[in-house]
Amino acid sequence: MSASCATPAPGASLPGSLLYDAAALRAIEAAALAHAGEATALMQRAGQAGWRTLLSHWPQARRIVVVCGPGNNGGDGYVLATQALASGCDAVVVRLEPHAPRTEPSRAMCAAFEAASGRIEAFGGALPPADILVDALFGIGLSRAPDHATAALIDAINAAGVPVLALDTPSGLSGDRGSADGAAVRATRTLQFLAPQLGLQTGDGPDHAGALSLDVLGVDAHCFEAAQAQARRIDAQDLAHWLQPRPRNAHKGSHGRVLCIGGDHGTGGAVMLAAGAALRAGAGLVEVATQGVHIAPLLARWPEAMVRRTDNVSAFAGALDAADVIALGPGLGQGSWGHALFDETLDAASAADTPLVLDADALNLLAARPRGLPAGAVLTPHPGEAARLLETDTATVQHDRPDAVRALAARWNAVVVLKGAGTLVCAPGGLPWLIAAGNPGMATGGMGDVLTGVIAALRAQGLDAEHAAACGALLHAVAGDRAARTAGERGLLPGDLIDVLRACANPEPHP
Ligand SMILES: NC(=O)C1=CN([C@@H]2O[C@H](COP(=O)(O)OP(=O)(O)OC[C@H]3O[C@@H](n4cnc5c(N)ncnc54)[C@H](OP(=O)(O)O)[C@@H]3O)[C@@H](O)[C@H]2O)[C@@H](O)CC1
Ligand SMILES: Nc1ncnc2c1ncn2[C@@H]1O[C@H](COP(=O)(O)OP(=O)(O)O)[C@@H](O)[C@H]1O
Ligand SMILES: [K+]
Repeated sequence: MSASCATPAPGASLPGSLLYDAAALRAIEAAALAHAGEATALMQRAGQAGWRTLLSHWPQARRIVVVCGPGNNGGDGYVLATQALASGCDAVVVRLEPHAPRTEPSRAMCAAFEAASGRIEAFGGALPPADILVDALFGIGLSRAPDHATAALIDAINAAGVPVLALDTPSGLSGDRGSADGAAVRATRTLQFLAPQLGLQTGDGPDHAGALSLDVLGVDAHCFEAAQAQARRIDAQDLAHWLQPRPRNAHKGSHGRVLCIGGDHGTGGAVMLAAGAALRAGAGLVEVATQGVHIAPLLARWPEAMVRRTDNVSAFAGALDAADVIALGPGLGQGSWGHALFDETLDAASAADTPLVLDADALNLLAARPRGLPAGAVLTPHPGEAARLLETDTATVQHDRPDAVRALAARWNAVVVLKGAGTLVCAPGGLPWLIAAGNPGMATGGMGDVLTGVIAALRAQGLDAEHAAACGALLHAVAGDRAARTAGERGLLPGDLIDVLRACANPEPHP
């Protein structure tokens, strides 16, 4: 295997930007306060930033209802409401009886709002008429699931049928984990303060946060040094970091040989999709080991592939030896054929240290019969497969996706791609990558097989396991977005992704 994609040298600058959790935001806040004074000053800036965001996205709004909670998130809301009054808008604060301000700065901001003749209404089951709602109920201080009365208020916000601007966090959602333990606001837009939160971009986060804005509240850059990042976010712009133009004198041997293994009776399409994706993502040679019955249709679709029948496991030993990367799992099944291929392939890859990409039933077989993996293996579980690999249930995985991906990487000593909205990629002990691309049109059978082929192809082209997985998950998601742009998300097929992979795999180099 020789390099045709770029693995960054150790210490080289990485693409993307950092994402944080509540503890990190508290550390940034503490550094900012130590440096530049009062909590009320930051709160003023937060509320003013909220007002500017509201004006720039909803300039016609006149009736503004701000739902304030008991902490400093509520304080931001009082500042915004005061600004709205000063601009001649009709601004009302709504709150639950027990949610009178409890912190010093939020009490001060509430008093300023009342001094400006601001009106505060107790929530009695219905919200006043509004052009826009501002959610200033809870931010990073959310400490438990909302109780019955709070859930009724959140439900009223979600049912109002007007845009919702959330301040810092959509109330009820964990900005750390990307899940909610009970009722949670579904915002049209969320204005984050100081630094972006990981939980707004994975799992249930995007559905609750809506569009994202950020205001750093004028805090000095050095204050961010105190904060520990939770993930590195990459989007379509970052593909060029890895997918650089090929050397002019490249030859097919420069781009590696991928062996795709899978396709038991009834699931031959899966390995066909993986092979097609590997070809379109730039592998030099793609070989497929599958059931004999699938060979003719596979060659009709992909004459560029080399194909071996695997009715007899020893028949493909030569292909195992020749492969630079082995993708095992698409359509493999868990019958005797799949079992035999799984054992044979893992033995051969372990003996020769061949890079592996394991997906689908290869992951289920691994979970059922745990064994060590050769160094640099990549696992691509969806949340259900991830649950089996962690001996837990899918809800537990989705409750804390960042924790799950870190635990999987540590448990299997492998690079793990935890698929789904806000896909996370993590190497053992590493900082997870957050893939900021992809769409729900991709929730269609066979999409994961395409991802397997893409990652195997990038690995074959010289990226190390972590970077092949991160870049591969990004390329796959960007292709999903590009394919969805032509005719929408519903009805998107894995083949549509393969059709646009080439266009996405050759990004314009950064100037
Ligand atoms: N970081 C910064 O630099 C800046 C931060 N700023 C703002 O401050 C926000 C953080 O403020 P915060 O710490 O006061 O927490 P916040 O989110 O208002 O909630 C805590 C209150 O809610 C309560 N409570 C919690 N869960 C509850 C539940 N389920 N049901 C009912 N009650 C519940 C909790 O009660 P307790 O748990 O103590 O009983 C407590 O009273 C941050 O998100 C940002 O908007 C900006 O002003 C400036 C810059
Ligand atoms: N809501 C979503 N948003 C973004 N990407 C998604 C979403 N749903 C699914 N995907 C992506 O589509 C692919 C589905 O893979 P998988 O669940 O393994 O499907 P299959 O097993 O049917 O091939 C994954 O790459 C996943 O990240
Ligand atoms: K909020």
